[in-house]
Amino acid sequence: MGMSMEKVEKRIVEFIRDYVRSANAEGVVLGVSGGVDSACVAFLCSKALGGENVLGLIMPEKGVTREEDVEDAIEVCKKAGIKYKIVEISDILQKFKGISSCDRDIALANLKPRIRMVLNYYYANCLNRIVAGTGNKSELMVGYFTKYGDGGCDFLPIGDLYKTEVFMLAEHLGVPERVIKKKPSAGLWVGQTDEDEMGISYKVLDAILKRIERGEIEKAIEEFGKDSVDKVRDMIARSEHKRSLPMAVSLRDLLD
Ligand SMILES: Nc1ncnc2c1ncn2[C@@H]1O[C@H](COP(=O)(O)OP(=O)(O)OC[C@H]2O[C@@H]([n+]3cccc(C(=O)O)c3)[C@H](O)[C@@H]2O)[C@@H](O)[C@H]1O
Ligand SMILES: Nc1ncnc2c1ncn2[C@@H]1O[C@H](COP(=O)(O)OP(=O)(O)OP(=O)(O)O)[C@@H](O)[C@H]1O
Ligand SMILES: [Mg+2]
Repeated sequence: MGMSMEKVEKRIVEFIRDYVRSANAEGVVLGVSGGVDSACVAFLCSKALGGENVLGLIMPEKGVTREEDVEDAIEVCKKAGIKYKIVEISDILQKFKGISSCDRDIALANLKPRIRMVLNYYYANCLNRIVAGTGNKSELMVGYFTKYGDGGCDFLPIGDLYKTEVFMLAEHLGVPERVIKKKPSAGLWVGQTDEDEMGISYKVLDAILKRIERGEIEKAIEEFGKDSVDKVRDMIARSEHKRSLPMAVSLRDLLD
């Protein structure tokens, strides 16, 4: 596994370098949360572009983002050797809340990644840079991200790695142990964890997703049961709209 992570690192670093160059950009911007996904992307971008060309935005929310996560995010940026800025999002969030009341908690929760996305692009535009996404293959396949929130980015360095593989890469890259050890969380409300919200562990989710990707549905059902496999297939189907461009009705046959 050591050897394969070496190769994975090399492939991703080359991808980042080539992609940023082909975009005529002078570097990248990314949100750094203190979680393992953004830590890996920060380390990889730094290796590819040099730390001075990578800006990590640490965007905590008062009362929701844990102090420990902010400390970890700072440590990640320092260890990766990238520049960073801390931008509090609570005031911006308050402004939105003032516009209209909404009793659906998820609407307010999704505002947070969307505000972070706007800030990433503001800095990217200012600096002639592009936005590095931190989505992994597990999240992308089941749609566990906010559409045009953390889903809003220009390229996906770890988008072909399942979450369980992201952990292996993190070990290989030397991401701080505390970041690797903590439970994955979107951090949208106090106490949120990915596995509780999705109702499945990443270990099982990734094993099922790998079977589905290879078309081995029967094997997946044998190993994990029909209910779990149906649940995952349903998550994939229901989130198709997040992975494709907005659909337009075709009219060319009427007009050309
Ligand atoms: N069939 C369809 N065709 C086209 N568009 C469709 C659609 N169905 C819904 N939509 C649109 O999509 C919206 C729903 O999607 P969205 O707004 O994303 O909202 P939704 O998928 O309900 O929520 C986002 C989920 O991602 C999780 N998350 C968010 C951020 C970060 C992380 C993390 O792991 O760090 C996880 C979050 O905890 C929550 O479970 C609808 O309001 C509608 O606008
Ligand atoms: N407080 C924050 N400051 C800056 N960026 C954030 C913050 N919270 C979330 N983000 C951005 O949203 C992305 C999606 O969050 P997600 O939780 O999936 O990844 P992670 O926090 O890096 O890793 P983990 O899933 O292990 O928590 C993060 O990688 C980061 O880019
Ligand atoms: Mg997180």
